[in-house]
Amino acid sequence: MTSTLPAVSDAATGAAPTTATPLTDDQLDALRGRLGADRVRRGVRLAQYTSFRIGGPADALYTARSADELEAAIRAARELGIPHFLLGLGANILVGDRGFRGLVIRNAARHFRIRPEGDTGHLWAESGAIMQDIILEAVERGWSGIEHYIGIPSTVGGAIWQNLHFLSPAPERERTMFIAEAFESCEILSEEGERKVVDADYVQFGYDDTVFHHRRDIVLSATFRLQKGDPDRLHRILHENLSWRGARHPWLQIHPSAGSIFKKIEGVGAGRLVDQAGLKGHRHGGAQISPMHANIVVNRGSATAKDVRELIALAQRAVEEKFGQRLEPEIGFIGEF
Ligand SMILES: NC(=O)C1=CN([C@@H]2O[C@H](COP(=O)(O)OP(=O)(O)OC[C@H]3O[C@@H](n4cnc5c(N)ncnc54)[C@H](OP(=O)(O)O)[C@@H]3O)[C@@H](O)[C@H]2O)C=CC1
Ligand SMILES: C=C(O[C@H]1[C@H](O)[C@@H](CO)O[C@H](OP(=O)(O)OP(=O)(O)OC[C@H]2O[C@@H](n3ccc(=O)[nH]c3=O)[C@H](O)[C@@H]2O)[C@@H]1NC(C)=O)C(=O)O
Repeated sequence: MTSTLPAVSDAATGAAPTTATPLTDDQLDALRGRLGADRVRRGVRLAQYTSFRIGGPADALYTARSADELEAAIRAARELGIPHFLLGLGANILVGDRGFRGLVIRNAARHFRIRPEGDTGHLWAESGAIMQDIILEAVERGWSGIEHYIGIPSTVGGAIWQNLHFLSPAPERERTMFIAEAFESCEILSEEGERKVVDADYVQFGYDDTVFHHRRDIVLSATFRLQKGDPDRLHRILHENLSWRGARHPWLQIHPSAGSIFKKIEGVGAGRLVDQAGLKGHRHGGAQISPMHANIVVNRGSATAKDVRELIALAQRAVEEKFGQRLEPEIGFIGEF
């Protein structure tokens, strides 16, 4: 199926207005003075850094390779008054075709280590560490607590920001497990510019929600509390969870996406509503409602951000007309569309 549609308004999907001011040469020079002349790159296409493989150029891009570099970059942008965006694995965002006006800070601060203390393992990781990397290392060393989240693309920072979750182990799968359950503390750069360690009370973990949705704090690193686990059981959970996802969700390597496109509707299922509206497999330009899961929009190779936004609006309209339910996008809309 294909469709042709007029452009949607920003109000339809919650995307930011498209009137930002480009970075000036003086601002670029100032950033280079603070972060290194060869470290701040101009006009880098963001598609390569998102799981959707969509997105225009950033005026400037800086890759932070440690928590200290991340702190320095955020401080520089704040002090110079330059609009900035912190990019994790780009797994939960749609970047506009015209890219981002300002500085994109790509979080590649990936150091981590595990400190054993009796039957407890304290896993400390910088916020750009990739969840899959720390999960595999923990399992390899017989530590349990984060194995449930295998297969979900995310940095540690993104995982805390959203309170990463997945179903409890098979066969019961009786409840949703949250990264909050393994969380010990995290170090942040606060909105006010203070670097400090905070606990779970500060983070206020909810469903798809933490304090970081409401305050401009940045997670620099996090510590998770792990327990000794039976290696065979840990490996079984990895295999079962990867199989569960593989059977239900399109594979990112083949069909790039940003995971669920609409927020959960408790007891109903956003995916079910889009499915029952008859849109499974529906194509709009290079974007498609996945034939495997109707709450996932996939890039069939040539999708633009415009295609995706129009498809989102089409699904919202169809579900509203048929079921009277308003679907809210789960993903963030970044930059100019
Ligand atoms: N359950 C699933 O199957 C899937 C889940 N996901 C979710 O998507 C997210 C992907 O993470 P990732 O690719 O790393 O993030 P992204 O690069 O997609 O960034 C998403 C948001 O995370 C926030 N963020 C990222 N890093 C930090 C940090 N260090 N400190 C504070 N906020 C941060 C930013 O919020 P802000 O702009 O407010 O600063 C940003 O807008 C995870 O939360 C994951 O749970 C994604 C795909 C599938
Ligand atoms: C993929 C993501 O998270 C996933 C997470 O991996 C899994 C496992 O915990 O549970 C949620 O999926 P989900 O498939 O249960 O969510 P929905 O899209 O709301 O679907 C609910 C239900 O609708 C039904 N459904 C789904 C798709 C479809 O095409 N047809 C259909 O009938 C299924 O029975 C499904 O179980 C998360 N999605 C949301 C929106 O909460 C993500 O956040 O990007």
